[in-house]
Amino acid sequence: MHLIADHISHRFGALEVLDDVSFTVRSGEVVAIVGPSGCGKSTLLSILGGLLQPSAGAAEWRGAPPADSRNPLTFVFQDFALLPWCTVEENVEFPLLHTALTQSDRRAVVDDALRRTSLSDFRGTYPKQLSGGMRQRVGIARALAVKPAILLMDEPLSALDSQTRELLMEDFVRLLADGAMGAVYVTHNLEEAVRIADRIVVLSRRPGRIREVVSIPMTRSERGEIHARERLLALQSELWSKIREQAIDAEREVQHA
Ligand SMILES: Nc1ncnc2c1ncn2[C@@H]1O[C@H](COP(=O)(O)OP(=O)(O)OP(=O)(O)O)[C@@H](O)[C@H]1O
Repeated sequence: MHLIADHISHRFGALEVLDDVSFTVRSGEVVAIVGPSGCGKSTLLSILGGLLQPSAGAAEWRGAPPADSRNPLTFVFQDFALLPWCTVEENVEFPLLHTALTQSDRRAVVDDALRRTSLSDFRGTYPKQLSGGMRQRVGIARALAVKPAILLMDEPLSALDSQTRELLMEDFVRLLADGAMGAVYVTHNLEEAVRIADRIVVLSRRPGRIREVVSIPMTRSERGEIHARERLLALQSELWSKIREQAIDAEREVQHA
């Protein structure tokens, strides 16, 4: 299943936020979206996920999602969006409650999602008893439970400390390794973008237009090796040079707002 941004423009009242954004996320592909603060990254993700109707253009998918997918486009949120009064297991089961699955089918799906996120031993725990990293694992397990074709992730690691971010990045790399699931990954963090994405869409400052689409010429598993670090840093600084001036302008604009 491909996800297509087809000439998307959006405005909130008089505020022009996105201007003619087009790109395709191919099956199993990970596309990062980077750009200065306020350039419309989260707005674009909401449009891609069908939460927001664009002022012009469209987000659409082509091709069939996997047969067992219960929600082809599934969000993973920065603030985890867990139900505090439910256990880990109940949070993961939540999106399955109104499906046709029997209780034992649901149990099997939840078991699988918990296993893939190393949460099997925490099924009876409540979110407040967990660290931030573990809470985000629950958010990821809940997303996996609906068998998405494409994960839509808005700064999924930004609330976490750097070591936890590194560990969860390893989890993402593992979960995405078989190519069964793709992702759109919105981030400010260029290190995350070069580590996880196959391609990086660089947006201009608001109204966000595509400045460039950068392909990362290494597999994700190659990028995890120690000797790849220098090359990744070079890619990161190349990206930074593309957005630096506009990031400074966007920052000044926020300060004067
Ligand atoms: N519902 C809304 N109504 C009005 N304006 C909005 C709404 N949502 C976002 N905006 C504005 O649209 C612009 C783009 O916001 P958006 O959150 O998409 O940008 P972003 O690139 O994700 O920002 P950041 O990098 O700071 O997270 C901002 O100026 C924001 O204030």
